[in-house]
Amino acid sequence: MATYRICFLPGDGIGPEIMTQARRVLDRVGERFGHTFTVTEALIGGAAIDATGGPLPQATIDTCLASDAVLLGAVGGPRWDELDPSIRPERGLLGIRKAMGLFANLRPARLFSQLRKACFLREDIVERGIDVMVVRELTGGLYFGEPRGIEVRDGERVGVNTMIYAEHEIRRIARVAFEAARRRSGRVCNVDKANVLDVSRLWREVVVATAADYPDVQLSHMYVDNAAMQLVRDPSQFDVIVTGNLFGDILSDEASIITGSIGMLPSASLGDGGPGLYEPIHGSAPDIAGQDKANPLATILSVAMMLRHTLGLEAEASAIEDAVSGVLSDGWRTGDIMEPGAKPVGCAGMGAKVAERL
Ligand SMILES: NC(=O)c1ccc[n+]([C@@H]2O[C@H](COP(=O)([O-])OP(=O)(O)OC[C@H]3O[C@@H](n4cnc5c(N)ncnc54)[C@H](O)[C@@H]3O)[C@@H](O)[C@H]2O)c1
Ligand SMILES: CC(C)[C@H](C(=O)O)[C@@H](O)C(=O)O
Ligand SMILES: [Mg+2]
Repeated sequence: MATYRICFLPGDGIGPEIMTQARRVLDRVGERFGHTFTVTEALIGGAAIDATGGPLPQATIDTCLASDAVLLGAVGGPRWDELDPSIRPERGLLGIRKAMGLFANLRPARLFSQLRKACFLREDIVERGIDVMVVRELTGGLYFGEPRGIEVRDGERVGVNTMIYAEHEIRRIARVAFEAARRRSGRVCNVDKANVLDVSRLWREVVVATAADYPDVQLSHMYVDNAAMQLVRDPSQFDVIVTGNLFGDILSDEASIITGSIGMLPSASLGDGGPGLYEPIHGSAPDIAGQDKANPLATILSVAMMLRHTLGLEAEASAIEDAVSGVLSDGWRTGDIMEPGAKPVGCAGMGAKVAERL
């Protein structure tokens, strides 16, 4: 019997809808296991811009840092697309990751066996199983490197971003990947572009040096273009993928679709202790926002990751995952994972089914 402080950041688009369902599931877990989850909501993204003029109010950072864990819906949308990038909703998300020191982003892409038909890959490939953990560096690389901006050179405008990684940033994300591999099947594939980029050459060198501390883990390397292709050719060859910020962003969206839908993929963003931030990997899905069509399972599975990784509540996390699995076995499907003969359900209905199962 314990009390946990959770900060909810609903954000924009489908964010508030999926977070309502996450809340329902969290409350049900509390009832069943005798915990109290004290939820405080804070503003981020477009919702924060509308209310305060900026995407990440100081009050939000303070609330997150004072919580045991943070759950985020999604940020962004066409309403704010014309804004300068430095004050867009997405900057709020990057800002909170940086402010909380969340350098490690774990994105597990696992195909629920009930969703085999929702996976577009050949049956014999699906049979081999899909269970990949993308470990994405989250507070460095091209997203944060300086200099950046649009400037005038030789009489015309040039856009500039800088991909930069320091050795300590590479070492610490490599360690997270090797540790994750130890808890899984013991293989890490490092994904970079060392044939072209100097930053990747250093990245690979540091990953190899760090591997010396993990002789029990098998390390391989792949260029990112090949990795993008291999991920859909035969995902069973991968266990843990470790990669930089931009490559990880792209590869995890790709990994999500081989598990049926981007609406299924949760994530954990972790630092050196302190509260973790948990979120679905998808965005605010403006095309379906406010229509009760969004799949809330990625967010609900993010709640499970939050309970497991930050709060140490393993039985509670497994109970959520089992409930999701049970609802899928019962045939309930949101539109993104629909298949012939399945029972259609909306965002709220899916949340209710999972809570009932719990
Ligand atoms: N973590 C985040 O907050 C995050 C992540 C990605 C994109 N974004 C932002 O979201 C906005 C929209 O971006 P986008 O369209 O490129 O990506 P998106 O992930 O929002 O949507 C891509 C496609 O996937 C579908 N989709 C996404 N989540 C779904 C769910 N839970 N259930 C069913 N279908 C789902 C959408 O309907 C859309 O067709 C942009 O402003 C972008 O910057 C935010
Ligand atoms: C919205 C954007 C800043 C974000 C990212 O690129 O990290 C998103 O795509 C994600 O995957 O969480
Ligand atoms: Mg992304």
